[in-house]
Amino acid sequence: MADMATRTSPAPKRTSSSKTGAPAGRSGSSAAKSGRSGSSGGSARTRQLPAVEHRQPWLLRVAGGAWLGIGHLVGGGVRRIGQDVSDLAPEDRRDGAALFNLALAVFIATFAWWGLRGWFPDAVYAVVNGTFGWMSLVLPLMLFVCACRLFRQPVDGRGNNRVGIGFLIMTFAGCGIAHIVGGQPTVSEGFDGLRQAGGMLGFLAASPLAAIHPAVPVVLYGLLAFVSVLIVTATPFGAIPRRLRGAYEHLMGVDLQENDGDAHDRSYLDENSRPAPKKKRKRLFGKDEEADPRLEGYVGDEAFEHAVIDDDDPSPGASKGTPAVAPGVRRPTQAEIAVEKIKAAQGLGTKGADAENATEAIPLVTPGMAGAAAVPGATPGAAVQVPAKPVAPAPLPTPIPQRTEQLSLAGDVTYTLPSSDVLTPGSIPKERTEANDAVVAALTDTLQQFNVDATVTGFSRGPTVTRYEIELAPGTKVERVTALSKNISYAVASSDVRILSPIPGKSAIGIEIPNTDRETVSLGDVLRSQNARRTDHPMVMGVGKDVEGGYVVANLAKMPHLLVAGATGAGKSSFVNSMITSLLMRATPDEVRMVMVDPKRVELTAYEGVPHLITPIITNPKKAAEALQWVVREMDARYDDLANYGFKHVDDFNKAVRAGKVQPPVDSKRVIRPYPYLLVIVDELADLMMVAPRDVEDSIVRITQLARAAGIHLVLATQRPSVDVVTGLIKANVPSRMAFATSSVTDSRVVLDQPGAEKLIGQGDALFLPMGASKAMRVQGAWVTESEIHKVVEHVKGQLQAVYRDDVAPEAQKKQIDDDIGDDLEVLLQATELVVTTQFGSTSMLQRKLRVGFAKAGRLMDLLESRGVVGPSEGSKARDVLVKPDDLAAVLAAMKGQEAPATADSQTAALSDNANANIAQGGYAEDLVAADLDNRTQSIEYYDGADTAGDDEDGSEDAWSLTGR
Ligand SMILES: Nc1ncnc2c1ncn2[C@@H]1O[C@H](COP(=O)(O)OP(=O)(O)OP(=O)(O)O)[C@@H](O)[C@H]1O
Repeated sequence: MADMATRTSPAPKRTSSSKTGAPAGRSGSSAAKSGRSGSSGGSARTRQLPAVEHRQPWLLRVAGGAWLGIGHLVGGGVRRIGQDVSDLAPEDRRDGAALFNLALAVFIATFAWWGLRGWFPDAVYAVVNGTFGWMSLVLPLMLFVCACRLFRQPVDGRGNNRVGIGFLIMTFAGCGIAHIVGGQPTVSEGFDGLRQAGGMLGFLAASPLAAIHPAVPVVLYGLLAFVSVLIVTATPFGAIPRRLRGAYEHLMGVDLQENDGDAHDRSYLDENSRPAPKKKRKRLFGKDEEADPRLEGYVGDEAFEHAVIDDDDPSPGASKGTPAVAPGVRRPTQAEIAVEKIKAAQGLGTKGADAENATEAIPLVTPGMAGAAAVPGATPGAAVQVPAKPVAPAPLPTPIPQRTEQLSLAGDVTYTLPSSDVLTPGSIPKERTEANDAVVAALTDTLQQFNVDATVTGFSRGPTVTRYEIELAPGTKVERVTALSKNISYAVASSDVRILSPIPGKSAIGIEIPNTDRETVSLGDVLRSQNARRTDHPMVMGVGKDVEGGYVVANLAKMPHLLVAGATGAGKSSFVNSMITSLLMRATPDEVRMVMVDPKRVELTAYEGVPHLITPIITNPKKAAEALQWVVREMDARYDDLANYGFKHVDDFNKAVRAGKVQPPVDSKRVIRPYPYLLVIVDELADLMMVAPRDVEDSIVRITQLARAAGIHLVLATQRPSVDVVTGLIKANVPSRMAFATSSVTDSRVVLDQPGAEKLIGQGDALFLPMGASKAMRVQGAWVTESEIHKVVEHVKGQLQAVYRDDVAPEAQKKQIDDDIGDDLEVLLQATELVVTTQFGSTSMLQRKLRVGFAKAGRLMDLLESRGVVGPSEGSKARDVLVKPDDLAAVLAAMKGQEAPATADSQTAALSDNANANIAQGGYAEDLVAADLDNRTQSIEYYDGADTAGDDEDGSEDAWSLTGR
């Protein structure tokens, strides 16, 4: 157990400057000035470490080296067993201490277990046995466990301490019990007597209590021993049955849940009845309705409900916004800041595995620090030269608890959600690195240089950025700091500095500066966080991590529609992937169905065939527009049901259906089933808006205005957040926004109605503005790898086949040429072309240009009016032309009864289709595209000479960019 209960951070490292005695750099001046705190006697400069380090005798060094060498050898072997933790960074290893525990375990075992004799073993045995009595038999085991932990998880300081403390308590309690059971020997019986019971420790622990009654220590220490087992195994009291069950399953190799026939039925009843606060039940079915437990869960919309599921457990220290420095604690002097910085650099701390509640800003001075101003080598320059501490591998995560109910699907199918281990844990989040300390020094320097009376009081390190907190002295204006934004950027060598004034909920200015050592946020960790576990709502997704290091999860049903925007490469598709994977991890196809629109054709293909899809992934923008119209129809159908049966929300309806309270009309054969949530994901809205802007906008607006109650939710992603794509109407109806880095402040305003997104640093760095929030929250998006997605998709597809509806995006049917056109198609096409290109709807012009009689020209004009090309007759005036030259090709195709290849985009898509097919056949895609482009140019020339050049340019660009992707 040596070393287990005390150490939480790696051994202090010598800074490179301390070896060389390097002078303090730019920031060193602050430390030099800080000598004014002076209480510890002298400035930091005078206390620098001597340039020549003190060397130990060679024999000791050889012995130490040999010991460590053996430690690394054994440690390497131990780490290779079982899960792969062999990639520990050298400075994270604690093989020397681990080997010591192991050696001690073996040594004690040799005489306690195997009876080795000799003067030395006998002497040690007498001491160990005399101290711990019978517990000396268990000691080797405990030491062995400690050694293994230290070999395998040296960076899990918190876990190691827990195990160490647990074993200490266990030893103490065990000795106490052994003392009573062993007949309560007295000291007068000497060590020989004590050894036959609980040893000296047992005597000290139990004899005072035994004076009351011998049962007292037995009961008390029995309980303590039980508690120590819980501590060692990290088992919360409530989790004991689950742990026992898990252990049994593991040992016996069985799955109790599978064998539990009852669980199935029970779970079906329990479906959706999460423990909800008991509130007065809403009356759904009139006065004489019977209380139905399955209806208890629904409480309708809640006051102040919001999309983000956050930590509503106000446990001390767990809350966000805890002051960086406790009230009453004086603010640190510059010297103290420098000293703390050096200390941190010498022993960089990492968060333990359970970092999710550690959202406090790190105070830069603690009460105990006062007066500790001078530490050898205490120069900021020294601090920043310490080599970076590499990210340590995360300890194994606690699995996401499987939902307690078996998931029963319509048709009596049992569906198992993917297991949590398909999503791998991410790296252990760092709480503080030397990069942070260097920034603190730079900020402090900048404030001093400009004579601003303000102090950097702490910081919260997130995965992408760290928010440094600055407190102003009374009488100092906030503007004095905000005006320094450019100087701060210069000092920290980053153009992406964002100033928050104030930090919401705090009297402090926040300065967000990108970490030079960013950390990836794994989706698995987000979904395993307490926030995600708090609910099993199927629409909950892992969003990422905020600046304070807290996990952000959100309920898509509460958003209720989301706009995701950002420049190319900013992280939109990764976010969409995390969102879909979250849903696949947590929801059955009966709970959530999806429509995926992927005009880019590559982003969502991994999900093809998952049973949650209602239609194959739609890649053709025109079909996508049709699918949106289907969604509107579906929404209307749901609304009809809600209205007919008297419900306000589909959740109510579903609960009533499950309770058998909703019956179809007597003469109807309809089987009423609960409606799943329907999530419509559009990965590039711009492509849809190019094809049919009005139709798409109409559908989106209608869906977004009404669909919440119908359980239909939209996620619209775009890399072109311009006003012609994200129109005012769409924006007004999509209340939640996720803005990744945008290329301009204008784009940021389009997405968020405020600047900020242009300052983001890309690759998943985002501002999340859920519905109702006044300030955007900065998050680093969750990351899910392709192989994880693949595993999840494979699992899901293995559970159930996708059953597609064929009415969502129907195959285009060949239209017949309308009867009323008859044999006049050719001349009608010419007339259309003429009218549209000239934008002049005159019958006499048709007569002249087409050389037809008055009657025929009049008939042609009537046909044009019936097809919406021209407006109604206005006496002798020319008619209004309603079709723009751009849309001519589409109109002509429609008249010919063809699928309209009218717009540049749909032509491009077709080209890309051909190109892909050609690639598959080993042909030359680019030649084909070029050839097709030529054809297209000609055909456009044929229709509209004037506009050809412009159209061609656009079309060419799109075509090349599509095939280039
Ligand atoms: N949350 C994240 N964590 C880590 N890296 C990320 C994250 N999100 C994105 N990235 C990085 O950024 C790259 C681009 O991301 P992504 O493809 O999602 O961008 P995009 O906005 O969809 O771009 P485009 O619009 O061109 O498709 C990814 O390949 C990945 O390397």
